[in-house]
Amino acid sequence: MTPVPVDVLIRRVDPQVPIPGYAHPGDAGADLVTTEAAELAPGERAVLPTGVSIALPEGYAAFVHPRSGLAARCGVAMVNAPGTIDAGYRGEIKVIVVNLDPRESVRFERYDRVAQMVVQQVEKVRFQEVAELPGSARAEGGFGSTGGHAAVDGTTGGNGYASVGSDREGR
Ligand SMILES: O=c1ccn([C@H]2C[C@H](O)[C@@H](COP(=O)(O)OP(=O)(O)OP(=O)(O)O)O2)c(=O)[nH]1
Ligand SMILES: [Mg+2]
Repeated sequence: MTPVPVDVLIRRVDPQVPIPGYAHPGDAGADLVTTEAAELAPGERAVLPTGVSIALPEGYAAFVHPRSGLAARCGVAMVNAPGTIDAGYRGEIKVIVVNLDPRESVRFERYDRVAQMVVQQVEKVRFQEVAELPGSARAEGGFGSTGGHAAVDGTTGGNGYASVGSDREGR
């Protein structure tokens, strides 16, 4: 059964900007465009306006995610991915993009799609301070404690692990 969509109030800061839309019925993200053209040199970042502001219902937040196609084709990432849009935020939604390609510039034209916005329900928690936390299987293990992480310069990858830097040449 198709879930009933949640109504979200939207205001166009730019009167011509298209209302964010889902490309397909099952998509999680509604595409956002930039209302300003921009050219990013390798390593350069920019804060791009999307031309829209929204009023989310209490208990919801929107998360601005990168678009995979831009990442794969051009090396464009979002510096703060995912960007968090609070329910109370009424300002224009902006996207902080960075060109991670080491050689090529990337150019955005006005109304190019730059990111996608996923609206989700979020829990509000109360932090209850305790002297000791309950035990768990993971306990304090983190940051690669289960293995299988990438190898870096001067260390050996292998065993199907990813590797970076000079390690890659020898393989
Ligand atoms: O990619 C983003 C991230 C955030 N925002 C807007 C909506 C959000 O509600 C507000 C604040 O974002 P955040 O809490 O991530 O930034 P902060 O640096 O903690 O600022 P603040 O002190 O205003 O909370 O900025 C955007 O337009 N785009
Ligand atoms: Mg904040």
